[in-house]
Amino acid sequence: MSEATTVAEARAGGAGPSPLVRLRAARLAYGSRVLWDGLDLDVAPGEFLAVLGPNGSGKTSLMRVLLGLRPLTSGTVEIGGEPAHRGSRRIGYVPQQRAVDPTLAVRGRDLVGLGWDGHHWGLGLRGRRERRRRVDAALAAVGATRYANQPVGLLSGGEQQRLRVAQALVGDPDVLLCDEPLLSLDLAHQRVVSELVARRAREHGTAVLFVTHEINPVLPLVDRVLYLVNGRFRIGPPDEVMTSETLTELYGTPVQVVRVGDRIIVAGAENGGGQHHVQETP
Ligand SMILES: Nc1ncnc2c1ncn2[C@@H]1O[C@H](COP(=O)(O)OP(=O)(O)OP(=O)(O)O)[C@@H](O)[C@H]1O
Repeated sequence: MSEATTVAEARAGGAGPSPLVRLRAARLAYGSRVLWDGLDLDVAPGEFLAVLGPNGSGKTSLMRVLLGLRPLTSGTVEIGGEPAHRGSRRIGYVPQQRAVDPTLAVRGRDLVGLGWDGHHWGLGLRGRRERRRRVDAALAAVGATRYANQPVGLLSGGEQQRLRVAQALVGDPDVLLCDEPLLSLDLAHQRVVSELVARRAREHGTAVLFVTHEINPVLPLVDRVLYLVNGRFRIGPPDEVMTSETLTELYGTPVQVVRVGDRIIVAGAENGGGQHHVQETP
């Protein structure tokens, strides 16, 4: 069975494989502020899900729930059939980008190695060999081998971002969570990073949840979109969710989705739910 079939079956609710991420009747509230409620979501092996929405809609909070760092207010969350918990080896995480100190002397390969060390202890000779093999494989997978021995602080934003993805992938996770991995990358690097994550999903059956404000680089690659706005949400294929009708309903204010060539522009969303989340054509 091909992975494409797997994702399609799972989406259709057919007899596909068990989902790697499962939320049921999930509610998250901070005091009286409800971020989302009644969220039912299955993410299948190999599926690429974009998580979209304006600032403050609860995208990072969703990542934290999946990482077991924040309990749901009610409902259930499972990763690979088990309740979400801290330190799960099944999850790789690319956190929201922090500026790297340009004087940081750590080499790229050491940064990636930290992703392995976080889950593995007792490095004997065999362990060290295995670590090196895994780090080399992760570096190669993101095309970062060439600059793996250079200090991270001297690398470009795009090169650093590839290393972050490699760090998340080095433990060969079943689920990859990426929080704004395209931040401050130029369009070409946004495409490169999006494509390498999509390839990972396709070739390794990794379930990907990808939070982004930059929707155009990922739209052709994603299977489904989870769009969060002010306590409401929609889940579906991009063609269903990214329409003027659906977003107007979600934002509760007129929103226009305009297609310009292979890009889409969302106009009007800033009035209804915080910052406009789609970059216009540069
Ligand atoms: N521990 C907390 N206690 C109270 N409120 C919180 C807490 N953590 C987050 N929030 C609030 O919940 C809302 C959602 O935050 P979150 O970071 O999940 O949004 P987001 O969609 O990722 O936003 P952005 O696009 O700006 O990164 C915000 O208004 C935030 O202030």
